[in-house]
Amino acid sequence: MGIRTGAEYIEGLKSRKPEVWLGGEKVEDLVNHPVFKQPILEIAKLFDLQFDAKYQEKITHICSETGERISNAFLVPKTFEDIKARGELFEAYAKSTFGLMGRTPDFLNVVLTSMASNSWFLDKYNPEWSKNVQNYFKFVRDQDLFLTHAIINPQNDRSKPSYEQKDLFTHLGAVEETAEGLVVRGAKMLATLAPITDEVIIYSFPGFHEGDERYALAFALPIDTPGLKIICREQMQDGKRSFFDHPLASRFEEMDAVLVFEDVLVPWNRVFIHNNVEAANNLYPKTGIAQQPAHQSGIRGYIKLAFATEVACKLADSIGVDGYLNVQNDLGELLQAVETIRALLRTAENEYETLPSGEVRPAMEPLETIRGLLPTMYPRAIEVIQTIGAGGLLMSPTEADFQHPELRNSLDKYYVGREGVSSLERVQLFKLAWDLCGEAFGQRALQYERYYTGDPIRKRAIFYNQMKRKKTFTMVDDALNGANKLIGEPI
Ligand SMILES: Cc1cc2nc3c(=O)[nH]c(=O)nc-3n(C[C@H](O)[C@H](O)[C@H](O)COP(=O)(O)OP(=O)(O)OC[C@H]3O[C@@H](n4cnc5c(N)ncnc54)[C@H](O)[C@@H]3O)c2cc1C
Ligand SMILES: Nc1c(O)cccc1C(=O)O
Repeated sequence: MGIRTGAEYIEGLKSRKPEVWLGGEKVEDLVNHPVFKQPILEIAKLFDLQFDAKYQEKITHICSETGERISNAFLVPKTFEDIKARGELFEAYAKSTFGLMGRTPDFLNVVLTSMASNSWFLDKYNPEWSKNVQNYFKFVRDQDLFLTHAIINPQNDRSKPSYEQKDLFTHLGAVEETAEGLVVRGAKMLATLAPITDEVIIYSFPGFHEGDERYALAFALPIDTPGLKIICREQMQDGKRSFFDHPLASRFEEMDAVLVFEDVLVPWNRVFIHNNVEAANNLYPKTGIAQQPAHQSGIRGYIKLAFATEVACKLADSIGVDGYLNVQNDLGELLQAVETIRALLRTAENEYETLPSGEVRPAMEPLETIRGLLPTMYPRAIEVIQTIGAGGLLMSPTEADFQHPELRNSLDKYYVGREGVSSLERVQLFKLAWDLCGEAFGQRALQYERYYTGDPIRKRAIFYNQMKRKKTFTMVDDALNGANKLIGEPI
């Protein structure tokens, strides 16, 4: 089959009925639900980009195995050009949502591609697992499916391992093995976009210890598998607020959910790891599922930071404050942050590494540095928008006010910006800024940037320890050796 259109993606959603809970109700008609309708259309636009003459050659390619046209997310990069071809896809998708939807189909399809092209590491534990991963990859590739994932245990008692939580199955664990497959019970978080995806893949960050065998799991299932509850957080927009009033929240609500598995059967051909702590801990280091997706999240984060920076610059210009030193200093800082991420992306792409298998991966250090910088750079951009917008962010009337004959003259007179900026233009810009820096929608987008790739504190510590192992730190020795020479002491 190969690439799907947006209409085919929507038809796929209509063909299933996952158990989705929102606001105390089971969602019956996802595609027309006010909270999900627009995000589904935004994802459908991404599928349609694959058929757009301007993008098709850039973001898709002909599969050498099937001869069908498939997304570049399923490309196992073998050359620098392949890495750039992947980058084209990530950038096209990120620009379509201004980087505000992080878990678009390309993200997990890259994760699965990396998992499959390196699944050989599973052979020593269970050759069936490697085969299952590869078969699943082909299934997702050839059907052009959209996955969600939940790799984190729900936030219960972080001081205790899973087997010491209040209940043995608070965290998702294996209950029993049957002839048909593995029965699993418990919860995982935080499955972003789960309600509007086709399938869910479960795995974990490394960190299992002896005693955790029950929780050392990796598998994939259709999102409407019986016994799987998808419990959504409170929505950030109700689908009734207009594009004028909430230009971002009304389009890009990226729903997050906790997945609860109530004795769900995972068929054996969908089990990738089970009851094996070493295999589960090796998943990340042996398959590159931290490195290849970091290219997607780096480009996406770059677009989102650049977008927030543009909003800050436009806001300052619209009210005539971008001539002041303090404002220029803040905006200069944001523009340099954007340039920093852009430079790190180019370094990662140019300094790629080639594996013995022939797979090439963008350099990890620059990508990991992006992961460490965005959690502080993006909140800083939001702070600058808040600082420049000041009270103006709370001045904004609504679309209905602009449409009311009794109010319109006052709004046109008292809400103008600097010379050449009409009241309508200024208010629309400030409402866009408020969606980004004030609304719950914008705060979730900020929290995403902080935590989408794990806990930045612990990831930075991991980075330090990895670099300490790799780096030589010889400059200090050279400097000290030089000092001894100066005082003529015999060495
Ligand atoms: C908007 C958003 C979208 C997300 N999307 C997804 C998704 O699609 N799929 C998915 O699987 N996950 C997703 N995540 C979850 C994300 O992976 C986690 O938020 C991240 O791994 C951090 O874990 P946590 O949130 O449980 O924080 P916790 O681990 O509970 O940390 C809470 C606080 O305690 C500290 N802390 C906790 N444990 C330790 C420790 N052992 N040592 C030191 N400090 C500690 C942390 O530093 C932090 O300050 C998403 C998160 C957000 C915010
Ligand atoms: N956060 C990640 C994820 O959700 C899937 C794969 C990789 C990562 C990561 O940041 O390493």
